[in-house]
Amino acid sequence: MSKTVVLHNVAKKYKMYNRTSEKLLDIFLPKGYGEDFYALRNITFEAESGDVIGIVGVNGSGKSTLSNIISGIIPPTSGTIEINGEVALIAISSGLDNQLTGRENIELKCLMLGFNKKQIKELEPEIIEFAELGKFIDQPVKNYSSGMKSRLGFAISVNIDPDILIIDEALSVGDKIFADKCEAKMNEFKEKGKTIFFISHSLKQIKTFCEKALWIEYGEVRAYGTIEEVVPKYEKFLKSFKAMSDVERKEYREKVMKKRSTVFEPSEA
Ligand SMILES: Nc1ncnc2c1ncn2[C@@H]1O[C@H](COP(=O)(O)OP(=O)(O)OP(=O)(O)O)[C@@H](O)[C@H]1O
Repeated sequence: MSKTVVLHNVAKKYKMYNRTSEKLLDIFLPKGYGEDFYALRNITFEAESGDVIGIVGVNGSGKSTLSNIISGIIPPTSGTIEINGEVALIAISSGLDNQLTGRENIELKCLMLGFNKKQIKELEPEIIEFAELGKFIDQPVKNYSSGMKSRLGFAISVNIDPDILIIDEALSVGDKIFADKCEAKMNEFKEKGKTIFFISHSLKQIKTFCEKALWIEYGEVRAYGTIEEVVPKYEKFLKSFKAMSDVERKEYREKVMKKRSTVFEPSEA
């Protein structure tokens, strides 16, 4: 087994502004302006080839930020990232140009990845067949439903054969038939020794597809291990979170918000 993704003390910091004018102050004042907010901090973990890792965590915990950092879409503020292989991200909201047709999107994505025209012509029918969009393949993507967009994104990403595949909520909008087909494709990937990250709010899907789980809790790794180790702990947390009164939940959120806004020194973990 070889390491495909290695993150060490990764943090992503954003500035929070109350008004647009504060953004200008941040640019012009020597010490900057605005409150710091850590979307992620102290993220340290490793993934190997053949790993299928479910990323879990409540809304706003940092799952999408992490998938964007692993895909290279956004840079981290600090920390180190080692990626060994080609990464493909499948997310509902990213990667497709709404003005172009499905077929044009396939061609554009392949061109951006360095495929030549001949290779694209060979790949195109496979992608179109997997996406099952029928005549819609020549319609602009803006006319697609969210499930259709997800199918196209999935079809392109799996057929270009990446080494590391990140699926961010993309299956949540698909139907059962497509989810089954994606599961088969993911198993094929797993057998080929690729690494898959799977983000979903459905613990049922996480348990079906994944062998490992990474629990991100308000920007930090709360647990990383096998599904059997991590998911019961996360379920227990969800239960206690749901059982909180409105006041308790507000206090909890404020405590977390304060923690995520404080200046932070990465641990030497
Ligand atoms: N560009 C940005 N500027 C400021 N804050 C941001 C930015 N992007 C994300 N955040 C904040 O970072 C935190 C993590 O967001 P992220 O989208 O990664 O969470 P998530 O776990 O994917 O949430 P969900 O389950 O709701 O999709 C959130 O509090 C979000 O508001």
